[in-house]
Amino acid sequence: MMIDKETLRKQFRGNLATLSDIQRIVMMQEMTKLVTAHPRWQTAQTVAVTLSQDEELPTQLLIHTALIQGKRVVVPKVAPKRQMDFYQVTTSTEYARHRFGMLEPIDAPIVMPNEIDLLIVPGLGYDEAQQRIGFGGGYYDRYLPRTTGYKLALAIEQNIVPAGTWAVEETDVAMDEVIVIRGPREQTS
Ligand SMILES: Nc1nc2c(c(=O)[nH]1)N(C=O)[C@@H](CNc1ccc(C(=O)N[C@@H](CCC(=O)O)C(=O)O)cc1)CN2
Ligand SMILES: Nc1ncnc2c1ncn2[C@@H]1O[C@H](COP(=O)(O)OP(=O)(O)OP(=O)(O)O)[C@@H](O)[C@H]1O
Repeated sequence: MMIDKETLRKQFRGNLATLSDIQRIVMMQEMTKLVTAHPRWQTAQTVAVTLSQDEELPTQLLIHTALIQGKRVVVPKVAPKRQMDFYQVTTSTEYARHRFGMLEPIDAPIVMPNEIDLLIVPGLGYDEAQQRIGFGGGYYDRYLPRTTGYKLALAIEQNIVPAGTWAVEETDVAMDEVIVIRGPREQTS
């Protein structure tokens, strides 16, 4: 049965919102372990990562690890017409809060799409054909066709559904890979 994207978006957001602070910390470590062990990470010189907020899976440790490993880290900043660009950040970058709540670098060097080797693409949920549902701005759908970087996404188990659960649009871009992040095992008794 097909479910509309808006319904799934709410469901996926709800699943992410129920994670506890402890679960988030464990997942942040798990994400960092899996991503930094990935061959695409190991060979990447430039990695694109978002500055996570609210219910998103936390990216801080991944960014920190990338900087320590000497990689060039770039983060998105939205531009007019639902476009976005990526800017290089360092430990001394200053940020301002966009009106939708995301932190964005104020005065950082822009990096071109073809310079990005790996993108950790944010999203709420995915299907088993690596299709993605994001926050609904279409920003990544517009950006991804401009880069040849590897498109890697991270998801909790509950937010991966069978292919065909929703109607994929012509402009939707599939991920190259979706890594499942497990939370800490729940005590059952
Ligand atoms: N942490 C993080 N940063 C990110 C993203 C993300 O998913 N996570 N993005 C991933 O794409 C981009 C921003 N995506 C956005 C997606 C939706 C809306 C949004 O809700 N817009 C409202 C209002 C639109 C308007 O006034 O024009 C809306 O659509 O109703 C804003 C930004 C870039 N930065
Ligand atoms: N390349 C594009 N050109 C024109 N419109 C687009 C393009 N990509 C997406 N859109 C439109 O943008 C809107 C939001 O797209 P969608 O629901 O796929 O966003 P999303 O992938 O969840 O969000 P995001 O990429 O910001 O995380 C839709 O109306 C979609 O048709």
